[in-house]
Amino acid sequence: MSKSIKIAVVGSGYVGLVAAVCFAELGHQVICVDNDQRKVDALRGGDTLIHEEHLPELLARHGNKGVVFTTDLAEATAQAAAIFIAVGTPQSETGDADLSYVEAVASEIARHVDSYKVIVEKSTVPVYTNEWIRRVIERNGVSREMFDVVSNPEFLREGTAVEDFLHPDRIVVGADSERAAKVLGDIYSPLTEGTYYKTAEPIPGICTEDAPAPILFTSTKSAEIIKHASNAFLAVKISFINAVSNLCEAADANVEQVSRGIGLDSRIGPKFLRPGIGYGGSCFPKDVAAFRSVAEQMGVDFNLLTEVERINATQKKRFLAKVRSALWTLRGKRLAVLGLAFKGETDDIRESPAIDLCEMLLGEGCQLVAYDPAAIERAKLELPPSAQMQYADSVEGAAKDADALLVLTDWAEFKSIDLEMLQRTLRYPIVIDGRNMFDPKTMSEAGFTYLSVGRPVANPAREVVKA
Ligand SMILES: NC(=O)c1ccc[n+]([C@@H]2O[C@H](COP(=O)([O-])OP(=O)(O)OC[C@H]3O[C@@H](n4cnc5c(N)ncnc54)[C@H](O)[C@@H]3O)[C@@H](O)[C@H]2O)c1
Ligand SMILES: O=c1ccn([C@@H]2O[C@H](COP(=O)(O)OP(=O)(O)O[C@H]3O[C@H](CO)[C@@H](O)[C@H](O)[C@H]3O)[C@@H](O)[C@H]2O)c(=O)[nH]1
Repeated sequence: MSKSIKIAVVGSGYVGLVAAVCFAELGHQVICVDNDQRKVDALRGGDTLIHEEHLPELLARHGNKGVVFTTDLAEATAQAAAIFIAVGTPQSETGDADLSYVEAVASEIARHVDSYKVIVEKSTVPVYTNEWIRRVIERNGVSREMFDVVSNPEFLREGTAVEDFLHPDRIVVGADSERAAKVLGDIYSPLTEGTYYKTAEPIPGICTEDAPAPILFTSTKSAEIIKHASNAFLAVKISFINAVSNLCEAADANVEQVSRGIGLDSRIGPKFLRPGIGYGGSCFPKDVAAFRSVAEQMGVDFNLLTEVERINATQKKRFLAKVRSALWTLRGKRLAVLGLAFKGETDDIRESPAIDLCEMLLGEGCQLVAYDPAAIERAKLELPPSAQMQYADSVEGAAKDADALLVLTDWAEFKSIDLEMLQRTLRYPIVIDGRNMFDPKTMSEAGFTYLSVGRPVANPAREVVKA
């Protein structure tokens, strides 16, 4: 039987909220703290505020019971054995991570430490941050034996966050003290011993069968670097396949076949080899920049990351050029835009390449009518509705009388778009797909001029290897 531990989670954004309800799911008592009263009120009322699969069910299951929501960090600190910091670490103007939210939380925690606490840094932070948190807490008068600081980076993806948290590829705990490492080991023991998978009341749609999750204990500095290096490596993989897709376009080869062919090598693996319009989101762009900046500050040459960023920016420009090549001139063209979120199955538009492309197209004088299954309300804050920027509540509404249709986000539902409806609705049957959602042969047979990423326009894709 696993031990129930009192946990505070500071921050109720994507990571904080998912961690809070999942810790409750693992049997712990959780206090989730946010300094935004509006968020706390919404969460108490059962509103997750974000579009994330399984989160509403988990909030309904544990909200106001296993997880209580509050703005009172003092009380949460007093009650909890472990306090997880999960506030934002956005990119500053210089590319560094802005750690001011982390520092503010650490100082406030320090003012309320009255017994031994494990302070767990879950936000993504550069190496040495744990050491700074320790110093800040000591400077606020807390003696060294009253606390430990641990790094426990989070690897969940938006859209599959709950599943990722409960079925992690690995759990990383960077702890320089055995006492603190033991507390983290106990917190995650339902996953690392696999007891959760045997006893859980199933969440519909989430598997309850799994092997115990591996847990890796490291130094705090190694854990901090593991998080940045993981995201940077994935960004390298995406930029690599984007560069390869450009070569495929030049050589009239098919990047999907190439991707499959290289991904079957178990040393490379098939994931994160989908070309597109460049990576976005609240993590990769800022974490690659922060990692590059840390390396620079430490005098380490990591120009590879500068090149990754350059390729990523180029990928959007190449897509814009593709739109131009299909339409000749852009000014005055009415374009249907499918997808505004930075990827499918989320309403998050932070650093969304789709939003960047809309801005570029508006700058070229296009008129846009956009549809996204979940991100429209958020998008309206970035791209306010106007005569030039309109929003539709369906694919059909966006496509009506448009000169072409652009696919900018890989929402699964776009795969089953009714092509006959599109033919009837669009002014010209032109589809420019930044996410390779459709089969070029099917599109060509359905009478579309179809441009995608790294695949021949006319030649039907021939599978080299059958799955
Ligand atoms: N979003 C992801 O998928 C993801 C995945 C892994 C790691 N991360 C990392 O986790 C961290 C959090 O990311 P996020 O996307 O959840 O951020 P977010 O911006 O969605 O949420 C941060 C929350 O912290 C709250 N907050 C800020 N200052 C506070 C304070 N002083 N006291 C209490 N609450 C405070 C904010 O109100 C907000 O609700 C970042 O470092 C991010 O890089 C994010
Ligand atoms: O083959 C691929 C895979 C992804 N992407 C793009 O890459 C971006 C990031 O995608 P993804 O990694 O799925 O989303 P995030 O939710 O941002 O998750 C990443 O960032 C999180 C925050 O650090 C980490 O926890 C996760 O492990 C890491 O995958 C998106 O724009 C995707 O469209 C591609 O272009 N091609």
